[in-house]
Amino acid sequence: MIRVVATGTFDILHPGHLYYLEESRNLGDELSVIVARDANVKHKPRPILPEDQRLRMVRALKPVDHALLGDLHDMFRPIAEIRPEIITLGFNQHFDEEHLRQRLRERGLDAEVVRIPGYPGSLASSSKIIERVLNTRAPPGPTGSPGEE
Ligand SMILES: Cc1cc2nc3c(=O)[nH]c(=O)nc-3n(C[C@H](O)[C@H](O)[C@H](O)COP(=O)(O)O)c2cc1C
Ligand SMILES: Nc1ncnc2c1ncn2[C@@H]1O[C@H](COP(=O)(O)OP(=O)(O)OP(=O)(O)O)[C@@H](O)[C@H]1O
Repeated sequence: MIRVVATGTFDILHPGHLYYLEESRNLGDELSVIVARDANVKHKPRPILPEDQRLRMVRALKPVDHALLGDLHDMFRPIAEIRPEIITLGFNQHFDEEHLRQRLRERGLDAEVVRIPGYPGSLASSSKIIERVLNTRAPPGPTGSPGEE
């Protein structure tokens, strides 16, 4: 039984998320997804959707066997509980693979770290979807064009 763990914010779901989770699931027999806590998303603007809503949507996706909110303080605590054989990183996750492997080893966890490639498409990105909403649905500016000052 090969347990796989995938992680991420999953703010506004799109086909890139689905591809990452499908490819992660294909590497083993059981996929657990750790959804980032609102308070821990500091490397980009805070998510639009609250963590409970992000969790429910991820849990409903076909490739996902288990979904859980991450720990607030220790990212290795859920990993120590799940004990996965494989941890996948998405193409744009800001972790260095070798550094992550080393930190896992220091905690007595010997999971393999596998990077999943990107899925193409200009709207396969939560921030690009938000940008598009702002550009196309923002209240008209004084000139009448959407989003103009
Ligand atoms: C191995 C691993 C474990 C993680 N565990 C947690 C956790 O317990 N709690 C949490 O809030 N975020 C955790 N994260 C971080 C997020 O799930 C997410 O990867 C990070 O916020 C960057 O994600 P993004 O690319 O979706 O923005 C973990 C990430 C990795 C790689
Ligand atoms: N287009 C994509 N192709 C493959 N994997 C993706 C794609 N978009 C996101 N992922 C992966 O899905 C997981 C969750 O991603 P995240 O919630 O950060 O979405 P995002 O669209 O990359 O967000 P943002 O645009 O705000 O950076 C991460 O592992 C990420 O690498």
